[in-house]
Amino acid sequence: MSAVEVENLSMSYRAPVRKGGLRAALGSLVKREYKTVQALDQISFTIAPGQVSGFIGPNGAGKTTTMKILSGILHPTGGDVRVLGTIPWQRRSTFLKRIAFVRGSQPVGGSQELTVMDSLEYQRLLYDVPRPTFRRTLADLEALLDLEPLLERQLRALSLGERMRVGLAMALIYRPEVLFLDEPTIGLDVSAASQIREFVSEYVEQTGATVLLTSHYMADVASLCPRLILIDHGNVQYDGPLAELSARLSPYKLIRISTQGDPTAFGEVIEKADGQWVLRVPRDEVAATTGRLLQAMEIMDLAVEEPPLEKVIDQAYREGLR
Ligand SMILES: Nc1ncnc2c1ncn2[C@@H]1O[C@H](COP(=O)(O)OP(=O)(O)OP(=O)(O)O)[C@@H](O)[C@H]1O
Repeated sequence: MSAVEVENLSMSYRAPVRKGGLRAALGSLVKREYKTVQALDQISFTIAPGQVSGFIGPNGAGKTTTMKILSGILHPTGGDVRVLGTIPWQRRSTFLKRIAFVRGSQPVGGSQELTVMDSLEYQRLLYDVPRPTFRRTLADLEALLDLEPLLERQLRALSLGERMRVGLAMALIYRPEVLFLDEPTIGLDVSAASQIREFVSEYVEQTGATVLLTSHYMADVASLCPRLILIDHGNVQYDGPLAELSARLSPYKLIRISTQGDPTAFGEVIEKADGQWVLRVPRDEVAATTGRLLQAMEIMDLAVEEPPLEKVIDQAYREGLR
């Protein structure tokens, strides 16, 4: 059985429309106008247990809406969804104890006056975690998230990166089997973001959890997600391995070489500095070009690379998928 099954999922919001100006504002008190926003239009995908999938798309594509439905916060307007075999929006407590939804934009809710330790205790009570399990999990999380210095601090006094670490600890203290992570590294500096990525990957390795992760940072997606689901305008545009998406969108690879010679005849030069060159070469000519380069000149170092993921994804968002 899949951990997550989504079939023809649709969601439309009814949003109030108000024109500018005082007259329109007064008018809207008497008669409100609404428009329908189709956030999701019959999307389908499944995720196998233990799989980590990246859920990406431009702003407004429908990612958060999907995650809210999968975690039982929203009731969709159409389609079927099962998470761990259960309909999420029935919000059965047995289901809610097996999943977690963490949003980078608001990682920790609840009273901001509480200390981190009190908040974790509160989660323990709420999710009915036996004390010995709680202690064990907390010890693991302390080590993985460097939590110890934060335990006696009040939530309101935490920095953004600390809030995210605590938010993850609060979500994972009951050892959920499915994690919905909505932009877990938003606003974090490079090293805090990489700490969160390492943590997610360790948690998955230790527990075999299933993860659906949205992020606008390609470093998150590239390091954590072997599979990508790309949505746009409420539709799934691509579902498959990351490397295949790169291959589909970019017919080129990059050959990075270090040489005192002049390799301009072997490909399009896109970078050149102090004997370091980057050549753009059609994918199907990479092997032959590399061979010819090695024969023709003295090469100190050579690496074949995919084009930067940011560029590939930017192209997918702008031009769509062919
Ligand atoms: N409560 C709401 N009422 C009306 N429209 C909404 C509501 N929530 C979301 N929408 C609309 O639904 C669409 C999908 O929004 P959603 O937040 O799911 O996108 P997203 O992919 O998560 O975007 P982002 O990357 O900017 O977070 C957008 O057009 C958005 O304006």
